[in-house]
Amino acid sequence: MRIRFSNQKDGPLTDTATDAVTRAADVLKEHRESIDRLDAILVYTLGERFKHTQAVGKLKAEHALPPSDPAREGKQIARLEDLAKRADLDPEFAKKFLNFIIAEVIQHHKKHQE
Ligand SMILES: C=C(O[C@@H]1C=C(C(=O)O)C=C[C@H]1O)C(=O)O
Repeated sequence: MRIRFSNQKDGPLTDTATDAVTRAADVLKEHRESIDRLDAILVYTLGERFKHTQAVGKLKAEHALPPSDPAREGKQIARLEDLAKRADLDPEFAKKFLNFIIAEVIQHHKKHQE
């Protein structure tokens, strides 16, 4: 199916311009389909990760272990930065992203200990 850009005004476009716009709209649609698939993978992957971290939180609460483990986090950050470089992802972004997730996990672990 062919779509037009929503901000594309109807006007006296030449056939060539119309073809280019149609092709661009097709490419945009394909990219967005890929983005939607990858977003679903991210969400399911995060869901799985949180299942494991919740289990770790329970274990830590049962054995009176501290919610956070900075040594483990340091190793994960280093590993993720390396993976990010290989995956053509900004390592600083990867680091911020992992820190954001870990902060949420630690909050969950603190709740387990209340
Ligand atoms: C999950 C853990 O607890 C915390 C959360 C971590 C994470 O989300 O990866 C890593 C280290 C800990 O600060 C753990 O100790 O393994």
